[in-house]
Amino acid sequence: MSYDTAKAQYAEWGVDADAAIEATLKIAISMHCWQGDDVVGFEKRSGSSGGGIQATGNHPGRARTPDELRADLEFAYSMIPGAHRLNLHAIYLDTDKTPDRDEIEYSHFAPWVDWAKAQGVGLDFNPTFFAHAKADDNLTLSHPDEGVRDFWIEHGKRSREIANQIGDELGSPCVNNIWVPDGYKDTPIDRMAARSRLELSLDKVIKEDQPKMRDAVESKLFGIGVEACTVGSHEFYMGYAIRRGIALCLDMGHFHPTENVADKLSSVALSVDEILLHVSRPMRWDSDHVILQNDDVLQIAQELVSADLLGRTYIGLDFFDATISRTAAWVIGVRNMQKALLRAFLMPLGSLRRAEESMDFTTRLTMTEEIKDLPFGAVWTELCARTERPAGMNLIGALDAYQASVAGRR
Ligand SMILES: C[C@H](O)[C@H](O)[C@@H](O)C(=O)CO
Ligand SMILES: [Mn+2]
Repeated sequence: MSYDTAKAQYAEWGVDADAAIEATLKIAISMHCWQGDDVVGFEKRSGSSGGGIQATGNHPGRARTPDELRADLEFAYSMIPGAHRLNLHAIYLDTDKTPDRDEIEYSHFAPWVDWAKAQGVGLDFNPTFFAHAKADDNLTLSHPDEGVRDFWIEHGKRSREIANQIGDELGSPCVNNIWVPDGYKDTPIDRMAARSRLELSLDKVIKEDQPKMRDAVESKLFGIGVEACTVGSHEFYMGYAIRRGIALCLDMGHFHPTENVADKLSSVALSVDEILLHVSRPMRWDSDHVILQNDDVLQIAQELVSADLLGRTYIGLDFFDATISRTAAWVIGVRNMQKALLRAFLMPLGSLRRAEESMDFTTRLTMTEEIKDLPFGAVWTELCARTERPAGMNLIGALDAYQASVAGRR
C-alpha cells in the first residue's frame, strides 16, 4: 500500500500520519553499549558480569575492543532512523591505563566523547557496581564494612563527575544511573540496617552539585543470588528519588512478571519530576530478552504519549542476547521502541479520551481493536524512506552482511 493511501486512512480517524512520523523522529533513545559485548567491558581486571545478571549465548563476532564496539555501534545507528544516544557503563573505559573503579576519571572516557561528537550521538553513563572482587559479597554501597562502602562511594562520585563532564562537552545532560546488586540470598535479620547504609552511601555519592548530569536510581525485585532481599527495592528507591528530587529508573524486568510497568508511569510521574526507563523483556525472570512490539512495550509508549510524559522521561534500553547477532539485537530493539512510539502517535487519542470520559467503554474497545487494522506498516516504511534507512527484506540483508563481516574477522 502507498503511503498516501495509508495517510488517508489514518486521516479518516482524525490522525495526522506526517505529524506522527515527525514526533517519533524527535525522540532520542539511549542504546545500551553492553548489548555489544555481553556486558564484559574493557577493564583488564575482571571477568564475568556478576551481580546476578548474565548474557547467555556465544554468537560469533563479539566486540572485544572499544574500536570494535564503536564500529558495531556505527553500523547499528546507520540502520536506525533518527538521532540517538549511547548508554555507557563505567567498565567500558577506553585507555591503556588500568584504573581500579575508585580511580576512574574523565580522561579514560574521553575517546568516547570525541567519537560521540563526531557521530552526533548523545551519551549517558552508569557506575558499575558489579563484576569486581569488592562486589563478590553481593553488597556494595550497603556493605557492613565501611572500607568496602567507601570504595564504592568513591566509584559513584567519580562516575557522576565523569557524567557531568560528558554532559558539559556534549551540551546535553548525561543521565547517570545507579544500580547496585546489593541483597541477600537468604532472609536477613536486619533489612533496616542495610537500607539505612544504602541511603547514607547514596547521599554521599550524590552530594556534590553536578549541573550537567542527571541522577537516576534503579530498583529491582530480586536477582540471582539475592532472592530473599534486594536492598534497593522499588519502595526504597521510589521514596529516595522523591526525597532527593532525582529521577527514578523503572526497568521492565525488575518487577513481578504480573506487574504492568506501563501502569506505573502515571503514578510515579505524580511524585517524581523525571523518569528513566530501561525498556526490556523479562521472560519468567529478568532475562533481558530483546524487546518486541508486544503489549508491554506498546502500552509503555502509549502511556508516554497519552500522559504527556515524553518531555520528562529518558528512554533507555536494557537487554543483552548473545544467541543472535549483537548488532541485529540493537537494531531490532531500538526500531521496536520507535515503532511502539509511532503506533502511539498514530492513535486517535482525542476520540478515545472522549469515549472513556463519557464512560462509553464499548466504543473505546471497538476503536482500540479497529485501529489495529490500520496500515501502520506503510507509515513505518515511509519513516524509514524519509531517513534513508532500510525496511523489511532490505534490513535483513544489511544485518546479515554486517554480521558475516564481523563473524569472520573476530
Ligand atoms: C548493565 C545494567 O546496568 C544492568 O542491566 C542494570 O540496569 C540492571 O537492569 C540489572 O538487572
Ligand atoms: Mn536495568
